[in-house]
Amino acid sequence: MPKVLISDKMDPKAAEIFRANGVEVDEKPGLTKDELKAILPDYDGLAIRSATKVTADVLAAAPNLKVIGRAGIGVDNVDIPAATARGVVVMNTPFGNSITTAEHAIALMFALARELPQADSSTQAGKWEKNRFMGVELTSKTLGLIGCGNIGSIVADRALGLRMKVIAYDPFLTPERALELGVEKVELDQLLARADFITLHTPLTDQTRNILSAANLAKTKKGVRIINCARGGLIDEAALKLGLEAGHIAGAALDVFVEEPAQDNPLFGTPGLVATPHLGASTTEAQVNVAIQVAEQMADFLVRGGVSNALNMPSLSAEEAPKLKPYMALAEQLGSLVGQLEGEAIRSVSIEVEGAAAELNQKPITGAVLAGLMKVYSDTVNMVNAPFLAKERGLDVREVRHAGEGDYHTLVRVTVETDAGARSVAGTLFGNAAPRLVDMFGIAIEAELAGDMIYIVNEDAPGFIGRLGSLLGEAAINIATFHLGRRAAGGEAVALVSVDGRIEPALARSLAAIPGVKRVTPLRF
Ligand SMILES: NC(=O)C1=CN([C@@H]2O[C@H](COP(=O)(O)OP(=O)(O)OC[C@H]3O[C@@H](n4cnc5c(N)ncnc54)[C@H](O)[C@@H]3O)[C@@H](O)[C@H]2O)C=CC1
Ligand SMILES: O=C(O)C(=O)COP(=O)(O)O
Repeated sequence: MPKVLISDKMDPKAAEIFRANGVEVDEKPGLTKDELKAILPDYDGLAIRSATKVTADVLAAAPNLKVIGRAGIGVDNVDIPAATARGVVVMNTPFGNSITTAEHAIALMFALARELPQADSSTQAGKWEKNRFMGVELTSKTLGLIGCGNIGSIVADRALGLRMKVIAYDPFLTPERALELGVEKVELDQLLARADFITLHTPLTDQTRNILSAANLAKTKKGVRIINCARGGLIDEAALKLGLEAGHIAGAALDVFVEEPAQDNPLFGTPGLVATPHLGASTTEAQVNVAIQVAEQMADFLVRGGVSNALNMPSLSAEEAPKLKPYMALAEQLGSLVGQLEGEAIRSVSIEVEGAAAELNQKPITGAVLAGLMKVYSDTVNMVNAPFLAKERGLDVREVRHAGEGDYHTLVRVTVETDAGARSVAGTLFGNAAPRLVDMFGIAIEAELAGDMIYIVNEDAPGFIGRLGSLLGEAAINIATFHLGRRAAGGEAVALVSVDGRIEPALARSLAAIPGVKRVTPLRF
């Protein structure tokens, strides 16, 4: 039974869903990094929010981990390249908390406009400072969105409802989408110069880090108010403090900080600052949404092989997964066969699907071929990291789809190119379920690729099988099945022999010494 650790505070619905899907689950929020590393080897899945930092060393301590599920949107607390290299799928829930977070941005905009938190503390302290708090109206003010994706668009919609003018800087926002949203697409400098309020809604990446740098803050309009419900790190905190102190920036409302939990942030106490402890996603509705979604997605993956909202792997629906399962086994076997036979020499690989296979999602088939093929170089390769490892090795990967049926109702063909030329193997599914090799380097053969096998190329001449049988017999190795194929009588023949035992190098050398034998390669599936 797969086992999942929930390492951040999550709605109880998540654990309920895991259990209902036959997944064992432990809930241990608030572990230190060392405590987390100590228990991670027991788990197949890790469900997190933003508090757990899944760094490369945490991943190194999790040899059985297959999936990380983020109950929320931002995944900057996960080292995705390290997860990918270890073959761990990383998924998030891209929409579950977006309305809630947009509402928090709007709430913070009001808080800044009317100094609500300051007025509240003053009033409850018995000061009744009616003349101290003079706010600004939102109507007709310009709101500048940095990032206009899911959350930014919802903020835009709400702000338009408040009769604000909305401008957006987002290099990936199309003019059509801007028109549809009713926002004006602008460059960053224009936004900085024109906005009365600026709100940030981008992920934290190398491109967005410090997007509100000291230099960019200096380009803002005097009296600007800034809201950040996206990520600490998007604003230079020291420069923001100086801007607030100098009175150039009238207010800043931050839900997120460079370092979290933020307990002694230098910004605290600065005039005009409003702070919340990363509450953007903290509503009952959003937490139920993301808990349900993350648990469903992770259980789908661990139990049925479905992949949704993964950041390092193509999607695979739970309906597709069972149909693709036998194809993935076939694809991995074909990849493994060519990998074991051609290994390091492979420069490019082409994966063709034909007949029924051509109607399926080809990406997982390709991933499985590559995973099988690269098992010779890496013990940890799987469908998740195989495409990345292939890229790293400079392997040229092509996918071809043939709509019609050939000799088989369904076929997967893998062709590899080496300096010696192109070589191709192909397989089908018997009864839509059982993988069978049907073509090996142009020779028709019918074999199940399983367990220990020997690949032999020899001159098709009488006496070979007898000698082979006696050598294996002397080594106490039983022949389970024997598959033969040949180009023409008396020409080159190939044999794939399934044996009940490992072929040691000395035995492989004796087999290679049989007259007429050109090649002997022990294989393992
Ligand atoms: N405070 C909180 O509790 C929460 C914070 N968040 C944060 O909000 C962020 C945004 O979430 P969504 O809108 O759902 O993501 P999204 O992916 O839908 O939108 C992000 C937008 O940023 C844009 N973008 C990317 N690079 C940019 C750049 N260099 N300059 C300007 N725009 C750029 C993208 O084109 C995209 O449109 C998340 O990445 C997460 O970090 C999300 C949920 C809750
Ligand atoms: O979804 C996101 O990106 C968030 O920042 C929400 O964070 P949280 O799950 O509340 O720790």
